[in-house]
Amino acid sequence: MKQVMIVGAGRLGKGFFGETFDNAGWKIAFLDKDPKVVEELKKTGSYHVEVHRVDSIEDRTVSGYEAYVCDEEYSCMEAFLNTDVIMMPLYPKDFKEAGHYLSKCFIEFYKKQPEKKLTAICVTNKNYLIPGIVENFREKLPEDVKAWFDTNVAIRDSIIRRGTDAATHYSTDIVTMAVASLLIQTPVYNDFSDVEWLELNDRIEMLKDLKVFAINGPHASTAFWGYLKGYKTIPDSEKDEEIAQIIGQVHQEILDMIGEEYDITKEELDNLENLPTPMGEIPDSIYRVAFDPIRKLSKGDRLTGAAENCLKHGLSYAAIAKGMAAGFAYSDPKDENAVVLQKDIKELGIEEVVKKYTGLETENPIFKKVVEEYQALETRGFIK
Ligand SMILES: NC(=O)C1=CN([C@@H]2O[C@H](COP(=O)(O)OP(=O)(O)OC[C@H]3O[C@@H](n4cnc5c(N)ncnc54)[C@H](O)[C@@H]3O)[C@@H](O)[C@H]2O)C=CC1
Ligand SMILES: O=P(O)(O)OC[C@H]1O[C@](O)(CO)[C@@H](O)[C@@H]1O
Repeated sequence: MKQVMIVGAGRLGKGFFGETFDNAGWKIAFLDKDPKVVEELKKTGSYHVEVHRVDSIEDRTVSGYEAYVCDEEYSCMEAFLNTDVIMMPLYPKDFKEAGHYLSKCFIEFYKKQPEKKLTAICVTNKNYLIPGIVENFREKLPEDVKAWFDTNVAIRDSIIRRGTDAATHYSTDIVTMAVASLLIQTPVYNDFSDVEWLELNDRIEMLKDLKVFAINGPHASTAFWGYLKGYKTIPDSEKDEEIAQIIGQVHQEILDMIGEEYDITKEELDNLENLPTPMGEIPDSIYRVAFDPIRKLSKGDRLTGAAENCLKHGLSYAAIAKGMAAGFAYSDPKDENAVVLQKDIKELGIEEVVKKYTGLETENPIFKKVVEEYQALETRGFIK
């Protein structure tokens, strides 16, 4: 039986990868740094995923897995030594710690089975992270293991095109949409062609920019605007006429920019970002989609990056700037970085904060437009 280790047993770890590998008959081992996640997984030895496909909604119960916490005793070691593939659905900031923790596992793996190869797939919405992640994984390894690691372990990026939500990362009741594959950077060292929704692709870097701009740019804007208007879910936000209009424009501005900036046909772009509609309504939370506005508003990311490319080609970024302004107004007290952002705005003022987090200079017309749109939100009483 083939085995996968899922590092990061949160929403995607359980709701996408646990469910999908289980469906394909693989043995699953979860590894998470939060003891609560492992405790919940072990409580009943099973969890529930509502899978929204194009023509069905399936209720899946996943069981028979192992679950380990990142403890000092390395209780996960045996499972690691038996693994063929490692899936890593983690936030970008968490790869360093995960890489350092797993160093001991790689050392042991090298000692016990130096001939075996491994593939580790990183799942984030941030492009160009792989060289840094590889370094995070290598830096604690002794020289001989480093040499082995370089030829035997493939650390690969991926493009994720599915929403998977739950009340918390430790929840064992998850809702996911299953309408498009995870695109995985080639080459890989292990065979997982029997697993549904995993697909190899040799243009990941370029396509990831496009996917993050075209899908996540409008999505983040929907979440930020939805929050300001008091909604809790993405579907409710999408039903608001004003929001729907702004988001339609954000999407169009991004598509126009992609047409100018990237070498991709309309058909290829359509296949990448125009996803089939899943059956039923998925109550994706604004909290998850807006999560960490500082990362989402950063230079090169889904909104600032898209606007800068629009400016470069003399295209409109007016709606994207509205999305960004709503991001700066996003103030959910449950979101740690939204709190940091709001504290900064109070202390430094909106101009300094836009400059600080987007990296845009004050004379940049995008900067000016975002500040103007933020002030318009203030005038409308949206700033809490
Ligand atoms: N949930 C979704 O629909 C989507 C998520 N993503 C991306 O996937 C990644 C994961 O997202 P979610 O599953 O939603 O997050 P989540 O917060 O639900 O789960 C992340 C899990 O990783 C664990 N973790 C953090 N650091 C760790 C470490 N050093 N070692 C082991 N476990 C660690 C956390 O305890 C948590 O259980 C993020 O980069 C996110 O941007 C991308 C697209 C869709
Ligand atoms: O996971 P992040 O980068 O915080 O952003 C969430 C985004 O990722 C997705 O879950 C998948 O692309 C979208 O549903 C959402 O816009």
